[in-house]
Amino acid sequence: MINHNNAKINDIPSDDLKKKIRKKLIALRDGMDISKKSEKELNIINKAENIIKNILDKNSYNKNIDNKNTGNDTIYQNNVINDFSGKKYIRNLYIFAYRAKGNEVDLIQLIKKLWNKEIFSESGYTDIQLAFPKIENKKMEFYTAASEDDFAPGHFGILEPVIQNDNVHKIDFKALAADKNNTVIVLVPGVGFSKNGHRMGYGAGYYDKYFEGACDFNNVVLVGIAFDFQIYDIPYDSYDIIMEYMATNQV
Ligand SMILES: Nc1nc2c(c(=O)[nH]1)N(C=O)[C@@H](CNc1ccc(C(=O)N[C@@H](CCC(=O)O)C(=O)O)cc1)CN2
Ligand SMILES: Nc1ncnc2c1ncn2[C@@H]1O[C@H](COP(=O)(O)OP(=O)(O)OP(=O)(O)O)[C@@H](O)[C@H]1O
Repeated sequence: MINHNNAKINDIPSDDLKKKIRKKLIALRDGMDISKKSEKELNIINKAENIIKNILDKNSYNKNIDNKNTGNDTIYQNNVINDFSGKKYIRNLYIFAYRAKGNEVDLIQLIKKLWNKEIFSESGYTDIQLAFPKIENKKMEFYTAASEDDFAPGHFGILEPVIQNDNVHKIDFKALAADKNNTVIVLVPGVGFSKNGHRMGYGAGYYDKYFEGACDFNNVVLVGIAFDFQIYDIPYDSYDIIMEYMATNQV
């Protein structure tokens, strides 16, 4: 006989469980010790720089698709799961970043270094563009931005590129990714990540929708950005995007 009561207890819909965990993780983030925040961020930025270097050095744009993270490997402990191979024929590097909301990991020190061309200029890339999310008609788009002057507060109080500015151009992601001359490294914010690289956001599905199918592109690499306490046993759905790398302050 089927025990319906038991089935109910054991079969919490993933949506409800996700909501519960999302709330818990946002509370953890809001309650973090602010005096330690910038030190942790420096640590995470160092990790992110090393991951980007690793991607560039190992020419990930030509990597074998079999090496993509399928969501079954533990990636946050050592940051690197893939071995890359291939020959160098890269031209343009696009880094998709984000402007921090609330107590998210703030990447501004890394963003400034990239704008000032203080890093990766020797890597053989002729151009490095930074792009940032902007919510338009309930959809997320990415726009280039070249300095702090290119931003104004937008949806949810997050700084967004100002469309009228000369350096601000809308990204055609599918076209960008389809051109093998481009490498796209996406620094992905999150409320939480599983130890296998699954992402939980604010629940609107913006990143899932924008980067749906991105894993089919060899030259697009998703890098999750998180404080160590945001690595958590979260339930995930088939449409949740999977990170290939995680930059956390975990040693
Ligand atoms: N820094 C950053 N920028 C980003 C994202 C992100 O996660 N982080 N996004 C990723 O998708 C998009 C914005 N997505 C969002 C989706 C929903 C809510 C939202 O519902 N906010 C509520 C309550 C959130 C809370 O409890 O803190 C609010 O602001 O009132 C915010 C942002 C694009 N830009
Ligand atoms: N690729 C997709 N196409 C259509 N709908 C999707 C897609 N991915 C997610 N969704 C829908 O978006 C909703 C929110 O998904 P989820 O809870 O995973 O968001 P999230 O990743 O936490 O949010 P965000 O990306 O905005 O930070 C779900 O109800 C889901 O059905």
